Amino acid sequence: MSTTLHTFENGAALAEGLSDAVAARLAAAIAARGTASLAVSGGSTPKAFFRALSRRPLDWTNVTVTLVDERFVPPENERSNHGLVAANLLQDQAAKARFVPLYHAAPTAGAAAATASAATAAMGAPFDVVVLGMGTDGHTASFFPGGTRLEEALDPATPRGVITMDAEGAGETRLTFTFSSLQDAGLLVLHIEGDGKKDVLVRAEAPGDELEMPIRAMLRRAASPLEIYWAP
Ligand SMILES: O=C1O[C@H](COP(=O)(O)O)[C@@H](O)[C@H](O)[C@H]1O
Repeated sequence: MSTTLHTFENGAALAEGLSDAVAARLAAAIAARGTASLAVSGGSTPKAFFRALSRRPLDWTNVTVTLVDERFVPPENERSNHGLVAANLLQDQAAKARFVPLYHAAPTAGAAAATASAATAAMGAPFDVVVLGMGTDGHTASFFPGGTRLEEALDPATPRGVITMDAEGAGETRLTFTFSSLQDAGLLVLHIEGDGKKDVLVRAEAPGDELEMPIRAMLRRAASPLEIYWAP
């Protein structure tokens, strides 16, 4: 497994550079197969990237967008990743893209995960583009240290699809794609910003338990090269 670090002068330059790479991969997929799939992260980091990508001229009608992970909350909730994507990515040119949510108004998170697995399976596999984030605790997607289903989520034998996750650091119950769903994307990106996140990355790259810093699973075992996009 290989990693490449792409360093930018600042967040604005990173947003543009990452948008160029993602748009190029989506365009190549559309040229080859007629459609393209994109799975993005939530959190505070991707807003500028989403806005830059939404302006890229692309055949967005043939792009399907989903989330790497989501909170078990409706899109109106201020902590919803769906809400973040709707407000910042599914705008401008990208307003024509199709969005497949992970949250569903089901009686339980487990039922929502099952519905999300079925709905996203129709997007095909592997994803053309996956953009991961990383928390300061070393989580990525909703692979949280101490998570109730962390070992299952990281097990390469766990099938593609969406499962639930509860963890102390997670707030709400989460819905997350499994490791096997994300690690073989045509373009696999880790998008991080700031010196604090760079320090976390350096710690994750050192020897240690994957369960303590789940981003290690991607750094060590992803089938696709991991392209790390960073700016101070
Ligand atoms: O909980 C989450 O956090 C991570 C990182 O978020 P950030 O605010 O530090 O950028 C994110 O990748 C994940 O999708 C989100 O659900």
